[in-house]
Amino acid sequence: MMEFIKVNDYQAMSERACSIMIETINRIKNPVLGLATGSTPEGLYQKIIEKFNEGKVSFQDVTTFNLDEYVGLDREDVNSYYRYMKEKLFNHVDIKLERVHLPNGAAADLEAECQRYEKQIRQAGKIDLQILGMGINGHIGFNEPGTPFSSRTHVVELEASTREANSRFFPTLDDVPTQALTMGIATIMESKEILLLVSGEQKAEAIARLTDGDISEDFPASILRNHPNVTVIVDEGAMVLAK
Ligand SMILES: N[C@@H]1[C@@H](O)[C@H](O)[C@@H](COP(=O)(O)O)O[C@@H]1O
Repeated sequence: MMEFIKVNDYQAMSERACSIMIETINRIKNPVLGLATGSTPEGLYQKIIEKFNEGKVSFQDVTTFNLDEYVGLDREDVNSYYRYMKEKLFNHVDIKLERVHLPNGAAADLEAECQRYEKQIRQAGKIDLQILGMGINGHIGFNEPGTPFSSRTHVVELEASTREANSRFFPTLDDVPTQALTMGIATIMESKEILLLVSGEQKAEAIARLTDGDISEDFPASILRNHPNVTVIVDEGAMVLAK
Protein backbone atom coordinates (compact mmCIF):
# COMPACT_ATOMS: atom_id res chain seq x y z
CA MET A 1 0.00 0.00 0.00
CA MET A 2 1.41 3.32 -1.08
CA GLU A 3 -0.22 6.35 0.47
CA PHE A 4 0.46 9.78 -1.03
CA ILE A 5 0.51 12.92 1.05
CA LYS A 6 0.59 15.98 -1.19
CA VAL A 7 2.02 19.14 0.30
CA ASN A 8 2.76 22.62 -1.02
CA ASP A 9 6.50 22.76 -0.85
CA TYR A 10 9.79 21.47 0.51
CA GLN A 11 9.19 23.07 3.93
CA ALA A 12 5.82 21.40 4.33
CA MET A 13 7.28 18.06 3.19
CA SER A 14 10.03 18.33 5.79
CA GLU A 15 7.58 19.24 8.58
CA ARG A 16 5.27 16.37 7.75
CA ALA A 17 8.18 13.91 7.64
CA CYS A 18 9.44 15.26 10.96
CA SER A 19 6.07 14.60 12.65
CA ILE A 20 6.01 11.02 11.35
CA MET A 21 9.57 10.35 12.47
CA ILE A 22 9.00 11.76 15.95
CA GLU A 23 5.75 9.84 16.31
CA THR A 24 7.65 6.63 15.45
CA ILE A 25 10.49 7.36 17.89
CA ASN A 26 8.06 8.15 20.71
CA ARG A 27 5.80 5.14 20.03
CA ILE A 28 8.37 2.37 19.74
CA LYS A 29 10.69 1.11 22.46
CA ASN A 30 14.28 1.07 21.16
CA PRO A 31 13.33 2.25 17.66
CA VAL A 32 15.48 1.38 14.66
CA LEU A 33 15.54 4.06 11.98
CA GLY A 34 16.82 3.77 8.42
CA LEU A 35 18.28 7.10 7.32
CA ALA A 36 19.06 8.67 3.97
CA THR A 37 21.39 11.38 2.71
CA GLY A 38 21.19 13.72 -0.29
CA SER A 39 19.51 17.13 -0.36
CA THR A 40 16.00 15.81 0.17
CA PRO A 41 16.13 14.90 3.89
CA GLU A 42 18.18 17.93 4.98
CA GLY A 43 15.06 19.91 5.88
CA LEU A 44 13.69 16.95 7.83
CA TYR A 45 16.88 16.75 9.89
CA GLN A 46 16.75 20.49 10.57
CA LYS A 47 13.19 20.19 11.86
CA ILE A 48 14.17 17.21 14.01
CA ILE A 49 16.96 19.25 15.61
CA GLU A 50 14.45 22.04 16.35
CA LYS A 51 12.10 19.55 18.01
CA PHE A 52 14.98 18.04 19.96
CA ASN A 53 15.89 21.52 21.24
CA GLU A 54 12.27 22.00 22.30
CA GLY A 55 12.43 18.73 24.25
CA LYS A 56 9.91 16.95 21.99
CA VAL A 57 12.13 14.01 21.06
CA SER A 58 15.15 12.14 22.36
CA PHE A 59 17.50 9.83 20.46
CA GLN A 60 18.84 8.12 23.61
CA ASP A 61 17.32 4.77 22.67
CA VAL A 62 17.43 5.15 18.88
CA THR A 63 19.53 2.92 16.63
CA THR A 64 20.17 4.05 13.05
CA PHE A 65 21.28 2.42 9.82
CA ASN A 66 22.08 4.54 6.80
CA LEU A 67 21.30 3.38 3.31
CA ASP A 68 24.64 3.88 1.69
CA GLU A 69 28.19 5.20 1.63
CA TYR A 70 30.72 6.11 -1.05
CA VAL A 71 33.58 3.67 -1.67
CA GLY A 72 37.07 5.01 -1.09
CA LEU A 73 36.21 7.89 1.21
CA ASP A 74 37.41 7.78 4.78
CA ARG A 75 34.64 8.03 7.39
CA GLU A 76 35.68 11.59 8.27
CA ASP A 77 36.14 12.77 4.65
CA VAL A 78 34.11 15.97 4.12
CA ASN A 79 32.07 14.16 1.46
CA SER A 80 31.43 10.90 3.29
CA TYR A 81 27.87 10.17 4.26
CA TYR A 82 29.06 9.50 7.83
CA ARG A 83 30.28 13.08 7.97
CA TYR A 84 27.05 14.31 6.38
CA MET A 85 25.00 12.53 9.05
CA LYS A 86 27.13 13.90 11.86
CA GLU A 87 26.93 17.44 10.57
CA LYS A 88 23.26 17.44 9.58
CA LEU A 89 21.87 15.46 12.50
CA PHE A 90 23.94 13.37 14.91
CA ASN A 91 26.11 16.20 16.32
CA HIS A 92 22.98 18.13 17.26
CA VAL A 93 20.92 15.50 19.09
CA ASP A 94 21.52 13.10 22.00
CA ILE A 95 22.12 10.00 19.87
CA LYS A 96 24.74 7.53 21.07
CA LEU A 97 27.29 7.22 18.28
CA GLU A 98 27.78 3.51 18.99
CA ARG A 99 24.17 3.03 17.86
CA VAL A 100 24.84 4.76 14.56
CA HIS A 101 25.63 2.53 11.59
CA LEU A 102 26.75 3.20 8.03
CA PRO A 103 28.51 0.86 5.65
CA ASN A 104 32.27 1.44 5.74
CA GLY A 105 33.30 2.60 2.27
CA ALA A 106 36.97 2.50 3.24
CA ALA A 107 36.91 -1.21 4.17
CA ALA A 108 39.72 -3.27 2.60
CA ASP A 109 37.35 -6.13 1.77
CA LEU A 110 34.16 -4.55 0.44
CA GLU A 111 32.29 -7.84 -0.02
CA ALA A 112 32.95 -8.78 3.61
CA GLU A 113 31.85 -5.30 4.67
CA CYS A 114 28.52 -5.72 2.85
CA GLN A 115 27.90 -9.02 4.61
CA ARG A 116 28.85 -7.53 7.96
CA TYR A 117 26.44 -4.63 7.46
CA GLU A 118 23.61 -6.87 6.38
CA LYS A 119 24.15 -9.05 9.48
CA GLN A 120 24.20 -6.02 11.74
CA ILE A 121 20.82 -4.88 10.39
CA ARG A 122 19.40 -8.38 10.92
CA GLN A 123 20.70 -8.50 14.48
CA ALA A 124 19.06 -5.17 15.29
CA GLY A 125 15.70 -6.62 14.22
CA LYS A 126 13.77 -4.96 11.44
CA ILE A 127 14.08 -1.29 10.56
CA ASP A 128 10.96 0.35 12.02
CA LEU A 129 10.96 3.38 9.74
CA GLN A 130 13.11 3.80 6.64
CA ILE A 131 13.50 7.32 5.25
CA LEU A 132 14.08 7.32 1.50
CA GLY A 133 14.82 9.85 -1.20
CA MET A 134 14.68 9.00 -4.88
CA GLY A 135 17.19 9.65 -7.65
CA ILE A 136 16.03 11.15 -10.94
CA ASN A 137 16.43 7.67 -12.50
CA GLY A 138 14.36 6.06 -9.74
CA HIS A 139 17.30 4.87 -7.67
CA ILE A 140 16.71 4.23 -3.99
CA GLY A 141 19.77 4.16 -1.76
CA PHE A 142 22.33 3.70 -4.53
CA ASN A 143 20.42 0.90 -6.22
CA GLU A 144 20.65 1.98 -9.83
CA PRO A 145 18.26 0.83 -12.59
CA GLY A 146 18.77 -2.87 -13.34
CA THR A 147 19.59 -3.81 -9.75
CA PRO A 148 17.78 -7.07 -8.90
CA PHE A 149 14.84 -6.64 -6.55
CA SER A 150 16.34 -9.55 -4.58
CA SER A 151 19.59 -7.66 -3.87
CA ARG A 152 21.06 -7.35 -0.37
CA THR A 153 23.77 -4.88 0.70
CA HIS A 154 26.24 -4.73 -2.18
CA VAL A 155 28.89 -2.75 -4.06
CA VAL A 156 27.56 -0.65 -6.94
CA GLU A 157 29.05 1.20 -9.89
CA LEU A 158 27.42 4.61 -9.93
CA GLU A 159 25.72 5.75 -13.11
CA ALA A 160 27.13 8.79 -14.89
CA SER A 161 23.86 10.67 -14.22
CA THR A 162 24.07 9.92 -10.49
CA ARG A 163 27.68 11.07 -10.28
CA GLU A 164 26.73 14.18 -12.23
CA ALA A 165 23.77 14.90 -9.92
CA ASN A 166 25.96 14.47 -6.82
CA SER A 167 28.94 16.38 -8.24
CA ARG A 168 27.50 19.58 -6.76
CA PHE A 169 28.86 18.44 -3.40
CA PHE A 170 32.41 17.82 -4.74
CA PRO A 171 35.11 20.15 -6.13
CA THR A 172 34.91 18.52 -9.59
CA LEU A 173 33.06 15.64 -11.26
CA ASP A 174 36.28 13.61 -11.20
CA ASP A 175 36.27 13.76 -7.41
CA VAL A 176 32.92 11.94 -7.19
CA PRO A 177 33.57 8.30 -6.30
CA THR A 178 32.66 5.77 -8.98
CA GLN A 179 31.44 3.15 -6.54
CA ALA A 180 29.31 2.97 -3.42
CA LEU A 181 28.04 0.46 -0.90
CA THR A 182 24.28 0.36 -0.55
CA MET A 183 21.61 -1.58 1.25
CA GLY A 184 19.98 -3.79 -1.35
CA ILE A 185 16.42 -3.46 -2.55
CA ALA A 186 15.36 -6.57 -0.61
CA THR A 187 17.03 -5.11 2.50
CA ILE A 188 15.08 -1.86 2.10
CA MET A 189 11.83 -3.73 1.44
CA GLU A 190 12.12 -5.56 4.78
CA SER A 191 11.64 -2.29 6.68
CA LYS A 192 8.33 -2.26 8.53
CA GLU A 193 7.46 1.19 7.28
CA ILE A 194 8.93 3.38 4.54
CA LEU A 195 8.72 7.13 4.17
CA LEU A 196 9.66 8.35 0.69
CA LEU A 197 10.30 12.07 0.32
CA VAL A 198 10.15 13.69 -3.10
CA SER A 199 10.42 17.38 -3.84
CA GLY A 200 10.91 19.61 -6.87
CA GLU A 201 10.31 19.59 -10.60
CA GLN A 202 13.53 17.72 -11.33
CA LYS A 203 11.76 14.72 -9.75
CA ALA A 204 8.46 15.16 -11.64
CA GLU A 205 9.26 12.55 -14.27
CA ALA A 206 10.33 10.08 -11.60
CA ILE A 207 7.06 10.62 -9.69
CA ALA A 208 5.06 10.09 -12.87
CA ARG A 209 6.88 6.78 -13.45
CA LEU A 210 6.41 5.78 -9.83
CA THR A 211 2.67 6.32 -9.96
CA ASP A 212 1.88 5.26 -13.54
CA GLY A 213 4.73 3.08 -14.76
CA ASP A 214 5.31 -0.67 -14.48
CA ILE A 215 6.89 -2.33 -11.48
CA SER A 216 10.25 -3.05 -13.04
CA GLU A 217 13.91 -3.33 -12.15
CA ASP A 218 14.48 -0.60 -14.74
CA PHE A 219 12.95 1.79 -12.24
CA PRO A 220 14.01 0.63 -8.75
CA ALA A 221 11.55 2.77 -6.72
CA SER A 222 8.63 1.05 -8.48
CA ILE A 223 9.04 -1.97 -6.16
CA LEU A 224 7.78 0.18 -3.30
CA ARG A 225 4.28 -0.32 -4.69
CA ASN A 226 4.52 -3.90 -3.42
CA HIS A 227 5.40 -2.85 0.13
CA PRO A 228 2.57 -3.01 2.69
CA ASN A 229 3.30 0.33 4.37
CA VAL A 230 4.78 3.15 2.29
CA THR A 231 4.00 6.82 2.66
CA VAL A 232 5.15 9.17 -0.09
CA ILE A 233 5.30 12.83 0.85
CA VAL A 234 5.46 14.75 -2.37
CA ASP A 235 5.34 18.47 -3.06
CA GLU A 236 3.60 20.33 -5.87
CA GLY A 237 6.77 20.77 -7.90
CA ALA A 238 7.28 17.00 -8.11
CA MET A 239 3.60 16.46 -9.03
CA VAL A 240 3.50 18.62 -12.18
CA LEU A 241 3.51 15.62 -14.56
CA ALA A 242 1.55 13.08 -12.50
CA LYS A 243 -1.97 12.28 -13.67
N1 LIG B 1 22.45 8.02 -2.53
C1 LIG B 1 21.57 9.14 -2.54
C2 LIG B 1 20.17 8.66 -2.35
O1 LIG B 1 20.04 8.05 -1.07
C3 LIG B 1 19.26 9.86 -2.51
O2 LIG B 1 17.97 9.55 -2.10
C4 LIG B 1 19.21 10.26 -3.96
C5 LIG B 1 18.50 11.56 -4.23
O3 LIG B 1 19.30 12.66 -3.90
P1 LIG B 1 18.72 14.09 -3.63
O4 LIG B 1 17.89 13.98 -2.40
O5 LIG B 1 19.93 14.95 -3.40
O6 LIG B 1 17.94 14.45 -4.81
O7 LIG B 1 20.49 10.22 -4.54
C6 LIG B 1 21.67 10.06 -3.78
O8 LIG B 1 22.59 9.64 -4.70
